[in-house]
Amino acid sequence: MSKFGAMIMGPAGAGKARSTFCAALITHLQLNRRSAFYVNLDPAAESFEHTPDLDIKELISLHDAMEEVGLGPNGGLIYCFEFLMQNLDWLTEALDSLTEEYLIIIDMPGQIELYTHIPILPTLMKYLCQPGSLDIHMAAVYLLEATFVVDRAKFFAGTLSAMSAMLMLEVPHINVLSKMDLVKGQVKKKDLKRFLTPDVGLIDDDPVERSRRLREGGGGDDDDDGDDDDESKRPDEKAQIMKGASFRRLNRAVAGLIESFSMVNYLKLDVTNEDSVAAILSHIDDCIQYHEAQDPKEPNDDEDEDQDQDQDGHE
Ligand SMILES: Nc1nc2c(ncn2[C@@H]2O[C@H](COP(=O)(O)OP(=O)(O)OP(=O)(O)O)[C@@H](O)[C@H]2O)c(=O)[nH]1
Ligand SMILES: [Mg+2]
Repeated sequence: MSKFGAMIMGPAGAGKARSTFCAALITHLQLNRRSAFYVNLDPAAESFEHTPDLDIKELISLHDAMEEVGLGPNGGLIYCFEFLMQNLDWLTEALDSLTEEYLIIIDMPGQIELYTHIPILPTLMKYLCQPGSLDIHMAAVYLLEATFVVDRAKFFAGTLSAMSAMLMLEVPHINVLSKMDLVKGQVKKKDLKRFLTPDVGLIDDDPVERSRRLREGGGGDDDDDGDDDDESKRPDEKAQIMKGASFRRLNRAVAGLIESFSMVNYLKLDVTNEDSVAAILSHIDDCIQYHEAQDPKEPNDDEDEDQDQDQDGHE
């Protein structure tokens, strides 16, 4: 029997969990009479809009890890994941009996160490996907806050972390720009579109950078060599300008790398707009081939549904 799931990842506060993407996705699935199985793997998460069907805190909580092993919050989180890896039966027991109708939604914590520094996530993902074991068709969904677009260097740093997760996990991957409501009115629609398929041009014509360079006396052009012939500048001012130039070169190199891989595209998420949630679900369904595995519905099923809807007074 096939199983289907999505792992929801991304930096802290990206809007993965509580009031936000996981919650909106589950609500949307329920409204569309689909089954969700919600797994919380954040050992520090306390409150939820939808109660998880499986919660890592039943196995180990961050509080226990910190108290018993004497670790801080980040070390405690890594300890919780190492503990999970030694107790994977706990996951298997809960997930093994799920049918192909379910979408298993796995909410992850936001600590960046999990996605970059340690190999726990690839091992966990392999365990979930392994044929002959749980054999779940998994997608990775990586959320980045849309407010990152206001600072292009930050946006590319975030995009690099998304790409690193994508290369590390080796499963179908969807990148999402979350909290779109926060940039409405701040960034023009046309400009926002450019961030959905990021390229190095975004660094070259960054309006914030341009005005900063004008303030520094660099003329606002693209002269990025850090040479400053202005003898009137103090050494500390010159050093500052050199640092800025190196930073810009680094950002351009990172952006160029991302562009040359041309693997990172974003979908927009506005959780207050159901169409936006539906569009992301449809991408998840497509890349894990959810619909191909579903039993065709009996014609009567739909008639029954229509009658129910008429009785409820809906169209
Ligand atoms: N305006 C706005 N705020 C949002 C949105 N999504 C999340 N937030 C807020 O952002 C904060 C973080 O949301 P969470 O869902 O807890 O984020 P998370 O990614 O699970 O964060 P961690 O668990 O810390 O990794 C909360 O205060 C949310 O209310 C959104 O779409 N729009
Ligand atoms: Mg969370």
